[in-house]
Amino acid sequence: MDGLGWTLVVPLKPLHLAKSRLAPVAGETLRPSLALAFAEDTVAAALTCPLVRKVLVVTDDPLATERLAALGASTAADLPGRGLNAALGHGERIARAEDQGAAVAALNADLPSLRPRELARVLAAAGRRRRSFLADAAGVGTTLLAATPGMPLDPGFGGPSRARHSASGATELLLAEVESVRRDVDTGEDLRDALALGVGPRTAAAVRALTAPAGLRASAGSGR
Ligand SMILES: Nc1nc2c(ncn2[C@@H]2O[C@H](COP(=O)(O)OP(=O)(O)OP(=O)(O)O)[C@@H](O)[C@H]2O)c(=O)[nH]1
Ligand SMILES: C=C(OP(=O)(O)O)C(=O)O
Repeated sequence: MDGLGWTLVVPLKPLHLAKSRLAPVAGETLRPSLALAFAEDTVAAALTCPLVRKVLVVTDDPLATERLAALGASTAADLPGRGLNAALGHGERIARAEDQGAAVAALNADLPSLRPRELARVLAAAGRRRRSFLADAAGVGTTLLAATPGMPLDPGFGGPSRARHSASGATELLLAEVESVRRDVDTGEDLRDALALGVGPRTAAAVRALTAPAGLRASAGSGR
């Protein structure tokens, strides 16, 4: 099933609420722009992956909707107050209403280091399983959950979702050289790790605008 064209469902909280754990690094003013930059770099990289047919962002944020649509993503309004897994289920239903045979994967919006070639490696492996997932860099959560045509996504994101997805019968994808797909950014330490890996241009610019830790600014050159 290497030839599958995937629809990626990318969930994104309203920016004023997103990435709350980055408040100590970014402050309340710059945190929303950092969250938007992560989402833009994630979506831009995903859209250039040859195995991706479509990126559908589920969000209620007007600025993110405008900016991500301008990059070439499709967008859908969230189900307000229902949370992350409901948003993913909503995106999955939209994708499959448009194309019953769609292969659908949920991808977090906080992967500023994402490299299209590494995403292609993950999606190619996911195409050989019915339902599968990739653990995050910490080995606790999940950055990507994939379901081939006819398989329900059945998302169980949030906190220790690696164990939850495994218990639900999804196959864990154990792959080398896919660090950029696993490198989600929740904390200042995660951001340092992402910068060391290389981030997309919007995240690099947003980090340079931070007035806080000089160590972060110094390593915020773009380049993945
Ligand atoms: N559409 C939508 N996306 C969500 C929702 N909750 C979380 N997300 C997104 O799901 C992904 C993982 O979410 P988290 O890391 O838990 O949340 P976050 O806002 O990124 O970070 P924290 O505020 O620090 O928890 C991110 O892309 C979020 O924007 C929701 O209720 N609706
Ligand atoms: C929602 C998740 O991510 P985070 O670690 O960003 O909360 C998850 O891994 O299931």
